[in-house]
Amino acid sequence: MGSDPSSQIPVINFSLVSPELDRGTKEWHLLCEKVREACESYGYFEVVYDKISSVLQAETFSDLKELFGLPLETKKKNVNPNPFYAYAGQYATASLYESLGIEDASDPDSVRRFEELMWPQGNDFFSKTISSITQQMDELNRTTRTLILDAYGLGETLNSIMPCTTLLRLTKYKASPNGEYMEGITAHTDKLLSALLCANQVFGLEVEAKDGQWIKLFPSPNSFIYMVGDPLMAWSNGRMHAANHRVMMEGYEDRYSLGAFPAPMEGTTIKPIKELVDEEHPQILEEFDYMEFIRFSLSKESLTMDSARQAFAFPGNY
Ligand SMILES: O=C(O)CCC(=O)C(=O)O
Ligand SMILES: [Fe+2]
Repeated sequence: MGSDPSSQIPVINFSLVSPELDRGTKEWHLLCEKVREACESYGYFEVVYDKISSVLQAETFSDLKELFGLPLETKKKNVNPNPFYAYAGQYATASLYESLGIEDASDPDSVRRFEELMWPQGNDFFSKTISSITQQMDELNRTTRTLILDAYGLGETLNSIMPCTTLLRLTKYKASPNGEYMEGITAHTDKLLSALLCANQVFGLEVEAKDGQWIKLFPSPNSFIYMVGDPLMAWSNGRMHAANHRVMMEGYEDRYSLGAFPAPMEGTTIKPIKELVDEEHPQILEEFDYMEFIRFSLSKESLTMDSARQAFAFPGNY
């Protein structure tokens, strides 16, 4: 790895493989290795994936623009006992940031309910577009999960890392005043299993490399960013790295992003998988309850802590 920051972004092309047709081939194994190496050494990678059309992406971002243009009191109807799934915004410390969440977005009825909440008069186009892009991002998430399982030789016995539903998070970052370089979302690791992100072509996502350097990402229009979250890091017994990342805004254009996050189901216990614990790799974390960890990550104690340390500082893991 050179000192050129752009060389620190693994780019992996998924356009040419499908798990149904190619599992077991040499190309598939090569891809497994690339994904494993990226998740372990970096904690993120750019996925080139041309199966999600640019038209669908453009329609999605036009939906997002319309959504965030709704009155604040309407957007605030997006409530959920889990704060990660609800409307968030109007923060004094993150004045550019606003987001909404759709729980279990793989189910078209959930998207429909969200539509009815936001547009009581209806917005059929929104539900159709959002359901369609969610299904396609789900497929990409499933492919990545299969590659990860196969990379560790677990694909024969497991078809899931842990039970999850898809949280879709829709985010707007306002352009900063005078276009200055300004924080859109503070540095954090994701508390969901993993993240699959795409944005309109307004850049701003930065990742922290293991040497502490912040690297700006400039994904191509048919790329997505995959990030390892804390639960996946814990499941892999720390072999995979959950990287801190943030959004920094600069320039005069608003940024819209969409994230499909596999969210562990309530009641899930996060624990290292036994196949990845051995003499060379002793268990690094005790098992923990997912929802308790989420509550801990939002506590006063956690908020002053490096986000990547939270899983290690969680009671039972000192
Ligand atoms: O907007 C982005 O590109 C990143 C969003 C993010 O990191 C998050 O929602 O956890
Ligand atoms: Fe994130």
